[in-house]
Amino acid sequence: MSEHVLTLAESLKDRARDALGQRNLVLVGLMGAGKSSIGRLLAQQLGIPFVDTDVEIERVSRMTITELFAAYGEQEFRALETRVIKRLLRGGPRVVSTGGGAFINDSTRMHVKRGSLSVWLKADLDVLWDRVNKRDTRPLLKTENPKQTLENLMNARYPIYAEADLTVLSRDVGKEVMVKEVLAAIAEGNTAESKAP
Ligand SMILES: Nc1ncnc2c1ncn2[C@@H]1O[C@H](COP(=O)(O)OP(=O)(O)O)[C@@H](O)[C@H]1O
Ligand SMILES: O=C(O)C1=C[C@@H](OP(=O)(O)O)[C@@H](O)[C@H](O)C1
Ligand SMILES: [Mg+2]
Repeated sequence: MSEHVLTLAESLKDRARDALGQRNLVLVGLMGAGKSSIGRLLAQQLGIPFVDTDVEIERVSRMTITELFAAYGEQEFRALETRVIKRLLRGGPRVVSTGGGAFINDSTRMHVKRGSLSVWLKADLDVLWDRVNKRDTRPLLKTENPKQTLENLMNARYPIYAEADLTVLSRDVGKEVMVKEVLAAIAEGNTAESKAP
């Protein structure tokens, strides 16, 4: 039985690897969607390098995301984010987990659309809120009503995330299930959104 499951998983990985080819796999979506954690696991399964753009931005600037926003503001952060992502996309194939605002930036989105496969991890407000509300590392949510801010961001951004090549519904089903669904979406070349309950 377990041998059978492993064979299936291996063939899924092979099919996803074949479908991806030499392209980068770029995860987009709102804060809390699981881009950073699922991206790391996907890279392990695909056997290609992983990079989180926020981690890379923090490394090159030697500042945290919170410090960058406080010192230079969002506009400067976006400019740095675009430069970093543009560079990272050149060195693929990799799994690239972006920060939530990256794909919203016209210039960054244009770079992602050129030669990468983009996957939108889409989640509903309560799933996102349950996840982000446990940490205070996201400067955009330091508002009087952070859940409302998150909802406003959803309304503004979802039509743009929808431009991603594939959409997979992110929900609390365990990370390995999410990884499998993203690999299946890549392998099939279609959206796994219909798997939602
Ligand atoms: N499928 C999932 N089920 C449960 N928790 C998850 C899932 N995906 C992510 N998480 C948790 O949600 C939080 C936010 O995930 P993260 O990967 O940082 O999201 P993002 O990078 O999109 O903001 C983390 O604590 C992570 O462990
Ligand atoms: O949505 C956004 O604009 C942001 C999302 C964050 O990344 P995560 O989506 O990984 O939390 C981080 O880049 C920064 O706080 C801004
Ligand atoms: Mg992240």
